[in-house]
Amino acid sequence: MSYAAAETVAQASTWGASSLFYVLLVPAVVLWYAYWRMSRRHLYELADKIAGPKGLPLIGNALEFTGGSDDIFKRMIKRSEEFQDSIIKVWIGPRLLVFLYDPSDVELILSSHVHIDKADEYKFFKPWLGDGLLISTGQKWRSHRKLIAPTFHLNVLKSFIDLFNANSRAVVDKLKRETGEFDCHDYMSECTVEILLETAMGVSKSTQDRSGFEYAMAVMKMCDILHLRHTKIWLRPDLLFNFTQYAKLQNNLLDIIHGLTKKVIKRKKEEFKSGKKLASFENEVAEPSEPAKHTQTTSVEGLSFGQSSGLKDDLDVDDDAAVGQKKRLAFLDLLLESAQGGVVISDEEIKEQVDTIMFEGHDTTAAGSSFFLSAMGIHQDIQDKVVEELDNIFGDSDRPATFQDTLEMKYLERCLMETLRMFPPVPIIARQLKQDVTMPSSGKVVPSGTTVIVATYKLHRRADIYPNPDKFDPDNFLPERSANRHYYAFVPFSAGPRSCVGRKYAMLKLKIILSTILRNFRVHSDLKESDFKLQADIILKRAEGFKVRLTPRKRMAKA
Ligand code: HEM
Repeated sequence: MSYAAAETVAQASTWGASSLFYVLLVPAVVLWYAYWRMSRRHLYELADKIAGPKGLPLIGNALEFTGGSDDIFKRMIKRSEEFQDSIIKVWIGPRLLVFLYDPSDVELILSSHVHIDKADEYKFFKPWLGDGLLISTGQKWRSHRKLIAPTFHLNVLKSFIDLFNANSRAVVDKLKRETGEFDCHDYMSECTVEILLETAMGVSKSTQDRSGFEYAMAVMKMCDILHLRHTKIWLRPDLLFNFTQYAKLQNNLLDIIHGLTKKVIKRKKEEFKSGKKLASFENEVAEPSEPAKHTQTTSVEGLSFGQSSGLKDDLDVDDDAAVGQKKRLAFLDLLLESAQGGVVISDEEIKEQVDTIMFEGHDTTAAGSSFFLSAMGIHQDIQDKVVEELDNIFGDSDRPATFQDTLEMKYLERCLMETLRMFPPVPIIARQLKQDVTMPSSGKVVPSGTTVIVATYKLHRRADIYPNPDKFDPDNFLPERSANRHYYAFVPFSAGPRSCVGRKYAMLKLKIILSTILRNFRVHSDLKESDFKLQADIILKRAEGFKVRLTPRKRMAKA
């Protein structure tokens, strides 16, 4: 046989083999797909009864999530308005997402001890937060939550007041540099990282460097990447993601983020080994002049530290006296002490929890305080009232705020609540259903395997609950207005067993930072809320930055 003929025979047999392969592959894929659809029949049947935008075969509604973060946010809100129901479905490829924004449905999910598993979408946090409190589940979550929640007990928090004041004054000093329009989020972000390092982590100011700022910026970029992975289906599988430029960027960012947490833990461990006293703050807790009745509630009647006072969680347990000194240790001190012997918590688990608290504790409060300042800048009449209240509390004095002062900041607190209503820093909370659940609002059944999403942003803007919901109105939180409201109609810190562990910490810290800023500056804004370009890169933000202007007030606090 000639060479050409031999080649032809070889080619023919290769073609033959490959066409046989395709002939077998096509029916195999069809069969597998038919089986897969059959095995999910129950899911499809129940999903069909839930309203939602029409999707395309295979990719579902994935194309709705194209474009920039602010475009996606705007589109999602607009699309949701096309439906009367307060339960809406969306398909991202094969994943069924169901959005809830009726308080009774939200209560069913958030108050449950069964539906506590975080949605699959949280897995993208893993390289960053490991199995920390935010994403862990089962026994691990339960035991770590029990360990960590008491470190945010009010008695521990009161001992942080001096540090909250010192850092608030430091940020006021830095803000004096700004003469024109600027983005206040950068300042709020750096300030909240530094406060966390000093309070929860016990790292003194003298040993801190610029790593706090670098850390804050790295967290912001990490959130961008996570958001991309949530919304772009092609970035979801690790196999594809690892080949993109984002994977490289993520590794660099994680080096910065983990670099700081490792440094913090190392330094604390050295102190711990050298026998340095743990930060129990035992004798600094009480303010002598403070009436005991104030220890459990804040000033806005019907609300307690950012949630309806009708709701109780493990942060409201007043068991301090019973458990003694151990429960009054600050966060990292308690973890290191518990790690002795390695039974309660391992070194790796400490790192995961430190990363979790550093993230959850800073970006949320930075966004909350930046939205608050933006709102003050827009509503000069409301700012007048806050300033009048502060002047009544502090008079001419530039003294630091006490815990008692924070209880008297009733109007400021109402403004803070209104900010968290209109701009909840965590705009959605997602859970994975492991069983079918009938929603009380409509009787519709959400199938097992669904990602249910509590759409806090939408819930907080329901016109039947908050008349004129797009108007910034602190009077929404007057006692007579909140008295008959559903407890789960306001959940900026989530609620129930997986509520935010830093709720009280955040409220106290925010009141001190924001009152200190407003005692020193008048805030101005050239934009209105309707001009905001909102984006939800995990945390709700303004895409254009939190642009404000400051002018000094006459009464200046001592730096
Ligand atoms: C305005 C400030 C804050 C807001 C609006 C906020 C909101 C939330 C929300 C909505 C959740 C539930 C998230 C989910 O289930 O996906 C949560 C969880 C959590 N937050 Fe916050 N948070 C704030 C501040 C803080 C602070 C200051 C800390 C710590 C110092 C903190 C630590 C945590 C932790 C550890 C969790 C997970 C709790 C668990 O699953 O058991 N947060 N937060």
